Amino acid sequence: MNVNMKSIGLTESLSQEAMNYSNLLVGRVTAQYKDSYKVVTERGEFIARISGKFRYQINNQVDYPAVGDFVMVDGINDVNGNTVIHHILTRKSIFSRKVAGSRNDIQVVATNIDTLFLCMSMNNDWNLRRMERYLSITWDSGATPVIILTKSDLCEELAAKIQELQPIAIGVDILVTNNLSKDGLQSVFKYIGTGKTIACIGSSGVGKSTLINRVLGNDGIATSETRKDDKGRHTTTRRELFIVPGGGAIIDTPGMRELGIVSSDISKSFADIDQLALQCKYRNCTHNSEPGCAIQQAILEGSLANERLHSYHKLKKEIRYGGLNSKQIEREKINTMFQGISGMKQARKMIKEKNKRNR
Ligand SMILES: Nc1nc2c(ncn2[C@@H]2O[C@H](COP(=O)(O)OP(=O)(O)OP(=O)(O)O)[C@@H](O)[C@H]2O)c(=O)[nH]1
Ligand SMILES: [Zn+2]
Repeated sequence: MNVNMKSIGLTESLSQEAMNYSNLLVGRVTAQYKDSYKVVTERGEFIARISGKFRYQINNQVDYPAVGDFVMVDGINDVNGNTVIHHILTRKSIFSRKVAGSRNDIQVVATNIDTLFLCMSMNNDWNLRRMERYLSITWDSGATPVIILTKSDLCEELAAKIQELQPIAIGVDILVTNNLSKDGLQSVFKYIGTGKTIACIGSSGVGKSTLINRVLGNDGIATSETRKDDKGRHTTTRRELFIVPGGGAIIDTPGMRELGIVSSDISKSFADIDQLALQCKYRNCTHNSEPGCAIQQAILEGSLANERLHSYHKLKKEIRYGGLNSKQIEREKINTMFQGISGMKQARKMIKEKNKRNR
């Protein structure tokens, strides 16, 4: 399978960065196994391992290649099939989570994503607090969130549900889909196309794999239906990037029962609360019981849900405890950004934006 790398997201600046390694070929990681990776290049698909030197330089989990990474490889003509990954090119977005059961281990779920489809089904998976988490993490990852409400055929109060969602999804597109009819899918195609990478996240069984199969026009991914084995839990056992026939790439992720937060951008996902807080009487108001608290006032008046304030507090606390992890990620972002001249520019831009945000 020969792949047009531009079509699956190789940008001008990545091509430039790749020129620093003139004897290597650029590829994209499409799947990850125990200690090898599937990589597509313009000359076909290969199973690759990382070089000894690369492994030696790795300090922590986030330094390893992940699905979605553009990497530099050689050895594709090796008769023994020893294709080797030597470098990861600058990541423009990193979507990561804390690994369940471990306090500090970060798992990079996928990288270089333009749009994250935050999937939630309109029947039994409905949970606004979870969506708030997804949104915070997405804003921080560098990708743009789009909310995909699935299984609309199983929901009778569509308008009411969307109304419920709107206050927590300011500025975010909300699409209503239904995998059983073609009409319900038209809206998602707007985000898919040449050069673009989508990743789908959401609880197990909401229909991510079914949606991707529809987009790809085949039944390539086993859904819980086609596998006929259980209740729809953990059907997708690994992350995988698929090439969309008309251009672009789409990444399936396993249903995550809990999305441990590594870092998240609360200032964006809870902009309404930050805005209100400016009107609190005391600058260091904790919004619990202080007099003149604009947030408590908004709750009294019914313009802000108490539960939303609760998740705001909860997320803030989690991030504080996970501070070390966000620093690790931050360091990773800066390291990779300083590779190559175009990387310098990006790093400068990022630091500027960061300062703006912290002001
Ligand atoms: N009624 C209805 N059922 C759907 C829809 N989309 C998917 N399903 C069914 O929901 C079940 C789960 O779908 P999957 O696509 O495997 O869900 P998933 O989100 O990929 O699940 P994991 O792989 O476990 O993360 C399957 O039986 C699908 O046929 C829909 O729009 N409406
Ligand atoms: Zn207050």
